[in-house]
Amino acid sequence: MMGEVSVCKIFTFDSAHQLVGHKGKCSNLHGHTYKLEVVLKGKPLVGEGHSDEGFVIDFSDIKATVQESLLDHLDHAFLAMGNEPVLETLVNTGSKVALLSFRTTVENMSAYIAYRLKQASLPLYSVKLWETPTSWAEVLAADIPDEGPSYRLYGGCDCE
Ligand SMILES: Nc1nc2c(c(=O)[nH]1)N=C([C@H](O)[C@H](O)COP(=O)(O)OP(=O)(O)OP(=O)(O)O)CN2
Ligand SMILES: [Zn+2]
Repeated sequence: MMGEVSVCKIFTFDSAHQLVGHKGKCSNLHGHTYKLEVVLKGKPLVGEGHSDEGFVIDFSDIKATVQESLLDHLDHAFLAMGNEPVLETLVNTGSKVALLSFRTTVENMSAYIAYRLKQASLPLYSVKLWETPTSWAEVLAADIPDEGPSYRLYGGCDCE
């Protein structure tokens, strides 16, 4: 739209996961330092003397919202679909688990993140999630259905 500007804030978080049934090495329990690019879009505020004049949104407000609505839950957690053999042990020994109930591919993770950030009322344009330095997935906010992402859910999410 005329006059709109995109702004981006970048985050990293560390998580473990296991793609049960994968034909290759990702069937093993392993971890990633994920890089998350959150792109917001809007018209910069016009308001003389306002703290946010010229901002689409203050970067520090983006940081606080993404931290609270997402990263506190995912960082240093085991990202679980629910079918991982190690899950019961992790839960019983008090390890941090984010029970997501979908297969934790980077495609599904990026759709989940976009949905959560839309729910947090950010003027989201897109998210790009880097799983490794050479592999990423991107989801546009406009492509997330109102009722949530189209991945298959295997149970309830512990994040609602
Ligand atoms: N389309 C997808 N393919 C793969 C996913 C995924 O989420 N979506 N995930 C994995 C593994 O979890 C893991 O990310 C390994 O990815 P890969 O790029 O193969 O990792 P490498 O370290 O081998 O990367 P190189 O840079 O090629 O060394 C697998 N596939
Ligand atoms: Zn992986």
